[in-house]
Amino acid sequence: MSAAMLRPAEERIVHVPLGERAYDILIGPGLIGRAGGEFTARLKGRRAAIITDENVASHYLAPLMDSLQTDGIEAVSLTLPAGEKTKSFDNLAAVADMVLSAKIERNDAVIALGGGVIGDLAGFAAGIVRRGVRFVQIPTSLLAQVDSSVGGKTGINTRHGKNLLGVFHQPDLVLADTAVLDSLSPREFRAGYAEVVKYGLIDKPYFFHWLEKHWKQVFEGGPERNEAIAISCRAKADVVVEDERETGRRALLNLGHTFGHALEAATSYDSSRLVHGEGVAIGMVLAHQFSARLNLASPDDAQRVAAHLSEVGLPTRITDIEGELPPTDVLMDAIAQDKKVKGGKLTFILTRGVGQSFVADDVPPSEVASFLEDMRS
Ligand SMILES: O=C(O)C(=O)C[C@@H](O)[C@H](O)[C@H](O)COP(=O)(O)O
Repeated sequence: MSAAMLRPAEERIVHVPLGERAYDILIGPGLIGRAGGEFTARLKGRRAAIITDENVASHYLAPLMDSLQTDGIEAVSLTLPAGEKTKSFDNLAAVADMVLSAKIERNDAVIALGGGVIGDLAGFAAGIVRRGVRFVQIPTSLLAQVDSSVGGKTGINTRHGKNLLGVFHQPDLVLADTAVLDSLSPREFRAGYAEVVKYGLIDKPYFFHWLEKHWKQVFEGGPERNEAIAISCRAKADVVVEDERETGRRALLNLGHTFGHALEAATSYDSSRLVHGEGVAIGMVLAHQFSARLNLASPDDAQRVAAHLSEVGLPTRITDIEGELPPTDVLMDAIAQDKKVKGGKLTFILTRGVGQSFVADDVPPSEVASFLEDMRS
């Protein structure tokens, strides 16, 4: 019997039509236990190097290994510490070394079993080892399922900022096992939810409205959760297909990220103070407030966005971050390292209202600095 015939009714497939780099995102419960079947059905190689973290490994590494083994895939694994600090040069070297030691060939695969940190790091290694080996994403956080596992952005952080080294390397398959979401902490789930809200705020006002009404069911699980994940993956896939290498429209997916990344750098990637999704939540509110300050949007929209994010328990203000932050000029330095800077000019994702985001080139740094100064007092 084929893997497709064994699929549970609630499973969704989002296809990413990228020509010779096209792939499927499978969304549904139990996919880790069926990973071997999906792998053999879609990839030629019969060897895999699994990269994971300590938290995820204790729950899902053994079931994944079993499934691969049952389907005749020879797999080795490397378990790294959990957390944003794992996205480092040293760990990139460790992953590349392990993948080469395991003699992973171009048709074999690196498998990322974990959240965004593991996906970004393992994807970067997959993109550079032998100038590119196959890559399978098995995202285990909501954030990774709706965002980082899709679209091929990989990377590590440097002392200059977030994701400043990396390559575009599309996965060959994404297995989003929704059963694993039940074991996330409420904080981790909320952080991923910020990226779900982002798709509504970019260009889907009806989706934002739907989330305002149904967020409790999304948090509780059930059909609304799967629906929100599938809509998010579809939304991201559509943008990626239009602009795979972020020369234009893809920058919209960065809504909230310019401020968010600067805040993550300002808190030294200390997850006890701020995790990525929380930085994005604050960043999205700031983007709406900044747009209102520039008379591009109504302050009521910023208020509405802040009200929804805070209703689900996300931080919405810079002052919600615990502890001291560096001065505004240090935040501005981090913003100046943003990958969207062109000719030294800042590019921001601004908005004309809920679901009406746009890419704004040439935003005056002095306006941003004085806005940030006001927002932190
Ligand atoms: O895939 C994209 O494009 C995004 O911008 C999605 C973001 O949500 C994601 O966090 C991404 O990793 C940020 O990328 P960066 O280019 O700003 O480092």
